[in-house]
Amino acid sequence: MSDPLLLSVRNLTKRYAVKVLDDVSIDFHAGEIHALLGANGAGKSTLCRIIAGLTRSTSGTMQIAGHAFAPENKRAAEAAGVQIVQQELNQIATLSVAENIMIGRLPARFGVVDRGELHRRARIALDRFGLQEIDTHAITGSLGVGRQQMIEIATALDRDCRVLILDEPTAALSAGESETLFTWLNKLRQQGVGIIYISHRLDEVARLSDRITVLRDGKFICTRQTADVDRDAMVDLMTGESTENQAGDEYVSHQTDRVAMRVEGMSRGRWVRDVSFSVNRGERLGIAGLVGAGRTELLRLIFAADRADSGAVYLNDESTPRRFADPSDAVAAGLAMVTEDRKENGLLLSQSIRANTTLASMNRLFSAGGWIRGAAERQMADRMRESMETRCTSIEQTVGTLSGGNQQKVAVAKWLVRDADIFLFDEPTRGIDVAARRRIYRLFETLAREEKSLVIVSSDLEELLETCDRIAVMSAGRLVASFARSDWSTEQIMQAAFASPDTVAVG
Ligand SMILES: Nc1ncnc2c1ncn2[C@@H]1O[C@H](COP(=O)(O)OP(=O)(O)OP(=O)(O)O)[C@@H](O)[C@H]1O
Repeated sequence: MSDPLLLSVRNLTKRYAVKVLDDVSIDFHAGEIHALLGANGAGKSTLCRIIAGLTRSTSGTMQIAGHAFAPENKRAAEAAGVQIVQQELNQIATLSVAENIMIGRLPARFGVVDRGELHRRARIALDRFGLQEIDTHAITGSLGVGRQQMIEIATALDRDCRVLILDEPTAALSAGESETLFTWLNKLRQQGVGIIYISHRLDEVARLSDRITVLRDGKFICTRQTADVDRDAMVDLMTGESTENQAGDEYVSHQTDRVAMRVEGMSRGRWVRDVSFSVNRGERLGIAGLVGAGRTELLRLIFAADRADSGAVYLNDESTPRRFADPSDAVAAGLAMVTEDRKENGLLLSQSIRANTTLASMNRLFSAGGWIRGAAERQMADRMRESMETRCTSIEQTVGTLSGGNQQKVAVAKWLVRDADIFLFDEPTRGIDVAARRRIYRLFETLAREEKSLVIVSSDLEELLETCDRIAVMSAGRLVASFARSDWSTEQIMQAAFASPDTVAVG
């Protein structure tokens, strides 16, 4: 590689209760996209947080362009040319889009913020990234997760940088948005920016990156040219095991002909428009579609997390619709929902894995006297930790200190331990590594075998094709097509997702 050395890290070690980075040394070059690979909890984010000045290493050194680099905080790292886009959204939900983009750089005239200039400059940052439709006056928190992520990336790209760190940037992006991002990354690479890229989507890594570095259990395993490593080899390096004996599980149907839930005429504004479908017992129903197609909103309406304009949910063969005033009614009726944004909706970050896992099942854990049955609670949490292989010191570890993927495992576990009949999953494996994903698919299968019904929203079409009995497609708020496993094809599903809802017949 002829590109000059840009950033070197030497013997970095980071210790919390245990060592989470252990003597790691890596060279990053200018003008390269360097992917960091590793299972959930391998230490990828921690390494990046040290480079970005968000945390300090316990020992070890770094250099940027030959100069010693030991940032005290994010501002110091930015001054040296390092920008980071983290896994979780870090914008201030109550501020406008323009304020978030320009935070720390607010243009002022005579000591007062120049609003016109603020919006003008934010507009340029968004337009540059193809985000013409986002209003700079909009309140950031009112936009979808995908949009917020795009704004965060646009903000980082708008600041001059030599090193750009992206921690799972595409997890919440649609295919189109991801393509825009890749175009930009290629441009930045040509301009000599060094890009550090974390993703669990190996096809993306293969396509985009020049080199990969693999971390396992906090240790450096190897750096390779991406072109020299195929997908299976990447997984082997990450897990330290051979994939040869880990072929995917055979698909088995557990679908019965008894209806578990019927949704009729569900509507809310322009987001969800007259959606009707049913799901049987033992069925795994996938919902495909582009980001913004209304899939998350549909689940939220069924779960009564938002109020529908019209529409009804019927359970089993009942002819009277259920009226859920809020999610607690839905839970009482046997529904469970795993939400997309674990930080906002799913987890209590300051509480332990144990408390979070059993949170939704508390009624089952109370003894006659009203005390929580501690032993049963611990047992339940321990069982889930084992089956999901959550990487932690113990079930008493605070969820906020787990790696992103491991937090997601707890969010999924919390609902899996509940004795629900109908599970609504919104992007259940977002940020989860390849091996853990397999285990979650197996848990889906177990649930279906127990005649539970699953509705799975996922942007990862491969995931739906692998796990589901049927795939319904949403586009612009409408349910536009539905395909049984026996007659689906990727092309048909993609076509339906991209088609205008008025031109496609429901299959
Ligand atoms: N503040 C903290 N206190 C204790 N442990 C922590 C803290 N922050 C991180 N860890 C631990 O460090 C380890 C590495 O976490 P890190 O977030 O770097 O993993 P990762 O490779 O980015 O994983 P993922 O793919 O899930 O994002 C994890 O086991 C995590 O629990």
